[in-house]
Amino acid sequence: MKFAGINLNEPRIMGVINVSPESFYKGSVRNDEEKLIETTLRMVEEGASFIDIGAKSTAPYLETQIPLEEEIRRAVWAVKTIRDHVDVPISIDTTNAKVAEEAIKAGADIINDVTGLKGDPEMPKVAADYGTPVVLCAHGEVRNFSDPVRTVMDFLQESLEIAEKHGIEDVAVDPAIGFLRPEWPPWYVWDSNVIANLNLLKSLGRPILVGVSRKSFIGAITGRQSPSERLAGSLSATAIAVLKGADIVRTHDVKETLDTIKVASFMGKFSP
Ligand SMILES: Nc1nc2c(c(=O)[nH]1)N=C(COP(=O)(O)OP(=O)(O)O)CN2
Ligand SMILES: Nc1ccc(C(=O)O)cc1
Repeated sequence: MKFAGINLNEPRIMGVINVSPESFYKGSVRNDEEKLIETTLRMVEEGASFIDIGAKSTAPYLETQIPLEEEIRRAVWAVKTIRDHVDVPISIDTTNAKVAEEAIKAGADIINDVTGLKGDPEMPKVAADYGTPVVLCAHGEVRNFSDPVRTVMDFLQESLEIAEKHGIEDVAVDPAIGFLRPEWPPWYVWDSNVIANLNLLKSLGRPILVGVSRKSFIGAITGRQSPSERLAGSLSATAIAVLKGADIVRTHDVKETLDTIKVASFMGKFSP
């Protein structure tokens, strides 16, 4: 299986860089040209197969509204700044079709849409027009007491149908860890349940991308208030996600995550 030209015969890493000061993990933010290039080069050297650029936080528990022009400015600046320094595919983490289009024109290769093509009605058209691969996150209205993995699969199936209708074939599916928050079960139970049953997503027949890095469910389980203290917990969740079939792991910590996925996938060969 491949995604955006990258062979997924072993689990791969997507390194995250945010050019959005409001992002939940301040250690992920770069807003100076030299540091942005340095971090990109380091992530690729450490083993990232993709670089994901975020120009606006999507954290559901933060105040993240910024003007569209500002998101476009940040996204275009970041993509242009790093494009000629690395060969790996660059994805743009946005829910807005205009941002996606401008980032693609600046050199981005993948649209990472946390609304799974359901947020901006123009997004499927942009992806189709430019022939851009898309990361589809599970997105929708979550009902209380619903089954986490079944709900994620239903949401993803809807996104796959939108993609198919528009002739978008190169897609990866993502269970949207941290985004789906019913009143019950609590989100950290939801997220843990989804990761523990990630293997069920295999039936969708698409590469599975997962982002657990330093997220609040790790904070809730470990009692680590600050995202800066959540690396060990994130690596533990990463190992389980890989054992359960994750093909791409989206992370702020490339080096540590690479060792984690190597060990988890090596051991996975010996279990049914
Ligand atoms: N496909 C995908 N995209 C994502 C995911 C994720 O799990 N999957 N998590 C995010 C949260 O991490 P980030 O560091 O970008 O946080 P921010 O939204 O506060 O910038 C943002 N984007
Ligand atoms: N964009 C997101 C950022 C952070 C989290 C989380 O901490 O759960 C979820 C989504």
